Amino acid sequence: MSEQSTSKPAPVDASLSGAIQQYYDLTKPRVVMLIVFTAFVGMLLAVPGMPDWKTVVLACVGIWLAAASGAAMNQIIDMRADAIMARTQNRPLATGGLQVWQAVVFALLLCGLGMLVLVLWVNVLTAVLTFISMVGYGIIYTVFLKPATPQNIVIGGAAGAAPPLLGWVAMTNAITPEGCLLFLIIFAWTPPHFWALALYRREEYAAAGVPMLPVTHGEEFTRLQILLYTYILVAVTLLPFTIHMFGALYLAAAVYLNARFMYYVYTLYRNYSDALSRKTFFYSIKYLMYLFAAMLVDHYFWDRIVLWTLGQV
Ligand code: HEM
Ligand SMILES: CC(C)=CCC/C(C)=C/CC/C(C)=C/COP(=O)(O)OP(=O)(O)O
Repeated sequence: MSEQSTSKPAPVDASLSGAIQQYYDLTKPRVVMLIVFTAFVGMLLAVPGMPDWKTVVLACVGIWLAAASGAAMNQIIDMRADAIMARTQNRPLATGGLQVWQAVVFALLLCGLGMLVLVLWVNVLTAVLTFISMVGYGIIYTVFLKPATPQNIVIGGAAGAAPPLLGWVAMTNAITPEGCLLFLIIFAWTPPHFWALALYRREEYAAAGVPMLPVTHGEEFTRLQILLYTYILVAVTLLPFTIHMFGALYLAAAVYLNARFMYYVYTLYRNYSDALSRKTFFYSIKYLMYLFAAMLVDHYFWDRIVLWTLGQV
C-alpha cells in the first residue's frame, strides 16, 4: 500500500500574516529555491574569476520571479487534483485560502516583474528562455502533458532542467555546450527524482486520475526506469570532467554522490518498500544540491590546489 489520503485539510488562517503565507506557499518556495541555486551556480561557472555581482543578483531575482509564477500557474490549473491528494490538499487554492482570481493576478504580476527585470538588466535571450521554461512548466506540462501521458515529467522536465543554462546565458548571452551539459544533468536527474516520489504516492495519483508511470505501468516497471535513468545520470555527470570543465574535486564528489544514488535505486529495484522510495526521493534533492555545490567549489579552488601542489614539488 502506498501512503493514503487520510488526513483532513488544515483550517484556513484569515489573518494578514496568514494571507502572506498563502501567497508565499503558492510559489512552491523550496523547489524554487533549489531552482534558483542551480541557476546561480550556472552564472558563476560561466565566467572565470568573480562575476559581475549586480547581474548575478538581478538574474537570480528574475528567474526566481518567473519560476514562482510557473509554480502559481501550476497550482491554479491543478487545484482540483491538489484537493484530492493528502500531500497537496493544504495548498492555498485547494483549501480555498486564496481565490482563483487572486492567484491569477499574483502569477501575472510575478511573470511581468520577472520578465521586466531580465529584459532591462540581464539580457533578452535569458528573458526569452526563462519565459519558455515558465510556460513549459506552468502551461505545457500542467495542462497538456501531466493529464495525458506517463512521459509527462520526462518531457516537462526540460523546463525544470533549464535554470543552470539560464544562469549561464545570463552571464554570457550565449548558449554553449557547457551550459547545455548542465541542463542535461538535471534533465537526467528528474525521472529518478520524481518517480521515487510517485511510487510511494501512486495510490493518490491514481485517485486523482493523474497517469503517472507507477499508475499506468506499475511499480516494477517504474523501478526499472528509475534504475536506467540513474545510469544515464551517472554517465552525464561524469562528462564535465572528461571535457575538462571541472577537475578532480568535482569528480570525487560526483563519484561519491552517484555511488550513493546507485545504491538507493538498485536496492529499490531489487527490494521495494515505500520507506526506501521516500528516502530515495529525499536523497535525490540532497544529491542535486551537493553536486552543484561541488561544481562551485571545484570551479574556484581546483586550479589553486593544483598550482599550490606544483609549487610544493
Ligand atoms: C518536471 C520536473 C519535476 C517534477 C515532476 C518534480 C516533482 C516534485 C514533487 C511532486 C515534489 C513534492 C512536492 C511537495 O510535496 O510539495 C517535489 C519536491 C521537490 N523538488 Fe521536484 N520535481 C521536478 C523538478 C525539480 C527540479 C528541477 C528541482 C530543482 C532544481 C526540484 C526540486 C525539488 C525540491 C527541493 C523538492 C522538495 C520540496 C519540499 O520539501 O517542499 N524538482 N518535486
Ligand atoms: C522559469 C523556470 C525555471 C521554470 C519553472 C520550473 C519549475 C518551477 C519547475 C518545478 C518542477 C516541479 C516542482 C514539478 C512538480 O510537478 P507537479 O506540478 O506535477 O507536482 P505537484 O503534484 O506537487 O503539483
